Amino acid sequence: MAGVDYLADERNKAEFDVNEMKIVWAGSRHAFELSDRISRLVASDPAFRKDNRPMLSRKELFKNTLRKTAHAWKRINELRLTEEEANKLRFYVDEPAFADLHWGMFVPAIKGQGTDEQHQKWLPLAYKMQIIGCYAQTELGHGSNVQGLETTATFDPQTDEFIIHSPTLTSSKWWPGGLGKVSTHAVVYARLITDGKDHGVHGFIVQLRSLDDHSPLPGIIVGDIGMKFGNGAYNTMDNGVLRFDHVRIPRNQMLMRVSQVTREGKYKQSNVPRQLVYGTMVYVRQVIVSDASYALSRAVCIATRYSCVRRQFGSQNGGAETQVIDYKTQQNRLFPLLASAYAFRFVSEWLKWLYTDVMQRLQANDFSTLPEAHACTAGLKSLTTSATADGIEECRKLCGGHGYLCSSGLPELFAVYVPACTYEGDNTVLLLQVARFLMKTVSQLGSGKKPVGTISYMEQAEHLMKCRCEVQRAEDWLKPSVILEVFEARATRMSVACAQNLSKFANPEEGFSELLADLVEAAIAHCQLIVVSKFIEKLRQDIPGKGVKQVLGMLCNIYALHILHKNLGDFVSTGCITSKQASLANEQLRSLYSQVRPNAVALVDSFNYTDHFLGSVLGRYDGNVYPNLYEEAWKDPLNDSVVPDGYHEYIRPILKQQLRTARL
Ligand SMILES: CCCCCCCCCC/C=C\CCC/C=C/C(=O)SCCNC(=O)CCNC(=O)[C@H](O)C(C)(C)COP(=O)(O)OP(=O)(O)OC[C@H]1O[C@@H](n2cnc3c(N)ncnc32)[C@H](O)[C@@H]1OP(=O)(O)O
Ligand SMILES: Cc1cc2nc3c(=O)[nH]c(=O)nc-3n(C[C@H](O)[C@H](O)[C@H](O)COP(=O)(O)OP(=O)(O)OC[C@H]3O[C@@H](n4cnc5c(N)ncnc54)[C@H](O)[C@@H]3O)c2cc1C
Repeated sequence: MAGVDYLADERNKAEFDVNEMKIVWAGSRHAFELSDRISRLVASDPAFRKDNRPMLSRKELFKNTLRKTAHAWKRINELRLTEEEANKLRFYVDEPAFADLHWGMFVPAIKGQGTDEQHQKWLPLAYKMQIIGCYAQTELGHGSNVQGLETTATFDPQTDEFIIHSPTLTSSKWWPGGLGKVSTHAVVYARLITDGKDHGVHGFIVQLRSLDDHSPLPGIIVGDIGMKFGNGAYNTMDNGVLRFDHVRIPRNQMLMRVSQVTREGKYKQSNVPRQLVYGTMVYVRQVIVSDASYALSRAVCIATRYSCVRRQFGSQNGGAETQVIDYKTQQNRLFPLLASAYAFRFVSEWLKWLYTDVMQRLQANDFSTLPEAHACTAGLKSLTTSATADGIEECRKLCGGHGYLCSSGLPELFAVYVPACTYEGDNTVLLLQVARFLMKTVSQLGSGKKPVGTISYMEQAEHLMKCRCEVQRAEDWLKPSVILEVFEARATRMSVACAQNLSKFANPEEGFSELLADLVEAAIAHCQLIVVSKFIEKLRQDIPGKGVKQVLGMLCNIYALHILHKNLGDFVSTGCITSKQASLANEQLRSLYSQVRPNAVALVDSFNYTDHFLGSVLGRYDGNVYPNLYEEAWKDPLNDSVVPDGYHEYIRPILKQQLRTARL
C-alpha cells in the first residue's frame, strides 16, 4: 500500500530528537541543508538512475557512467554549484568514475606539489575540465614500495625536456583510475635522473591523449586493465595501463614545489621535506576515512531497518513473530556497527580538521606536525576501511538470504567498497607506518622530546605501564576516564613491549621484520584509542536536542566496550584489566544494547539517506519490503519470457532423454 510507513512504530519509540541528530551527523546545519538539498536533487533526476547496474555489460556500464558524469557536469554548471555542492552531487550520484580521480587526486597533486606558475597554467584548465587528469603512480611491479618505481624521467639539457620512459614490463603504470579510457593528462610518478644521477621519485604532468580526437600521443600505449571484482560495482571505473616509449615533455612539467631542475640540469631541493611528494596520498586517505563512515552507515541503515521488518520464530497464540532485531545475537552484531559508523564519522571530522591545520602550518613552513598527520591518516584509513569492509559483509549476513540479492544493495556496496582496503596504501603496509611512528616515539621517551597530539598519552607512560583499572561494577565502565585510561594503558603497553623486543636485535630492521605481526597489533591498539578518544571529545562539546547527547553516549560506550570485548586477549594479557572486569564490561554492553534498541531506526534515519542513495529494497524508508522485493524479481531480464532462451537447445533434449529412459 503506497504511503504507509511500516516502520512508524519503530520511529515512535525514539527517545531523541532525530532532526537535531541529523545535524550532528552532517557536521553542521549548513552541511545538513546542503546535503539534504543535493541528495534530493540527484534522487529526483531520472538520469541518475542506478538500479540497472548489475544487469549491464562492462561496455554498457562504462558508457552509462560517461553519460552520468557528463550530465552531472552539465547540472553543476547550469546550477552554478559551489565546489562543496559539486562534490556532494558527485557523492550522491554514487558511481565511481574518472571524475573522482580528476578532482580527488589530479587537481590536489598539482595544487600540493606544483609551483605558483604551474598552478596558474594547469589549474584553470583542470577546473573547467578542458583537460582531464589522473594519478599515475602504481606500476605492474610496485605499488606499496613507492621508492621501487621504475618509470624514468631523464633530463635532456640539449632540449630542456624530460624523457619519460618505461624501461621494463613491470614499470608499466597499472591501476590508475580514469587512465584507461578517459584521461587526457596524468600526474606521473617517475625516477628523476639528471646527469646520470637518480634523485628518486618525483611527479610530472604528462599529456597522454590528443585534445582533438582523444588518440594516444606518440610513444604512449594506454588501455583498461580489465574487469574487476563484482558485476557493476567498481567496473564503472577505467583503471588503466600505461607505457611510455621515450616521451618528451618540457622541463616545466615537473612538479617543482619540493625540488627543481634548473635549465642547466642542476637538481635543487626547496626548504621543505621530500615527503610532500606523498602529500596527495595524505589528503585522499583523510577523505577515505570520511567515506568509510558513509559506506558503513549505508549498510547499517539497510540492516537495521530490515531487521525491524523481518520476523522469525516466537509467535505465541497466533500473534506476530519476533522482529529479528530483538535477538541479542542480532544486536551484538549490528549495534557495534551502528556505533562504529558514528565513531568513524566523528573521527573523520577531527581528521579533516587535523589535515587543514597541517596544511596551514605547511604554508608557514612549519613541518613539525607532518609525521603525526601521516601516521593518523595512514592508521585511521587502515582501521576504518578494514572495519567497514567487514561490517558491510556482516550487514549482508544480518539480512539473511535476501541480503544476497542485488536488490538489497549490499553485494554491490561490498564489491565497490573492498578495494578501499588496498588502494591509497595496503592496510597492513599503512599500519606498519604507524608502528614505525610509535617505535620512534617510545625510543624518544625520557629524551626531553615531548610526545604531542594523538600520541601525547605516552607522556604518562610510566603511570600507564603500571596503573590498575578501577572498575568494580558494570556501571563503572560508563565512565569516560576509565575507558580512556584502559585504552591508553593497552596501547602504551603493546608499543613498549614491541620496543623492548626490538631492542633485543642487534639490527633494528631485522628486528622490525621479525616482529611485524606484533607491531601491526600495537598500531591497531593506538588507532582504536584515537577513535575512542575523539568520540569522547565529541561528547564533551555542547550538543543540543532532546536526548541526542545521551544516545550518542550509549553509542560511544558500545563502540569502546565492543572493541574491548573483541580484543580481550590484549587487555587482559597486558594486565590492563582482569577477567572479572572483562565480564562486567560484557554485562554493561548487553545493557547498552537494550537501551539503544528503541532508538535504532531513528539512529539510522539520522543519516538522512534518500531511497535512491541507499539503493536497497530491504532498507526502504517505509519498510515496505516484501511487495517491492517481489516486484523487483519480475524485473530481472530472465523473467522477460516465461520459457527461457535455451530451452529448446539445452533443457528439452535432457527432458526428452529422461522420458525415453523412464519408458525403458
Ligand atoms: C573533496 C573532493 C573529493 C573528491 C573525491 C576524492 C576521491 C577519493 C575517494 C577515493 C575513492 C577511490 C579512489 C581510489 C584511488 C586510489 C588511488 C591510489 O591508490 S594512488 C596510489 C597510492 N599508493 C600508495 O598509497 C602507496 C603506499 N606506499 C606509501 O605510501 C609509501 O611508500 C610508504 C608509506 C609505504 C613508505 O615507504 P618507505 O619506507 O619506502 O618510505 P620512504 O623511504 O619513501 O619514506 C620514509 C619516511 O617518509 C615518511 N612518510 C611516508 N609516507 C609519508 C606521507 N604520505 N606523508 C608524510 N611522511 C611520509 C615515513 O614516515 C618515513 O619517515 P621517517 O621520519 O624517515 O621515519
Ligand atoms: C580499485 C583500485 C584503484 C586504484 N587506483 C589507483 C590510482 O588511481 N592510482 C595509482 O597510482 N594506484 C592506484 N591503485 C593501486 C593501489 O594504490 C595499490 O594497489 C596499493 O597501493 C597496494 O599496492 P600493491 O598492489 O603493490 O600491493 P602489494 O604491496 O603487492 O601487496 C601484496 C601483499 O603484500 C603485503 N606487503 C607488501 N609490502 C609489505 C611489507 N613491507 N610488509 C608486510 N607486508 C607487505 C601486503 O600487505 C599485501 O598483503 C588502485 C588499486 C585498486 C585496487
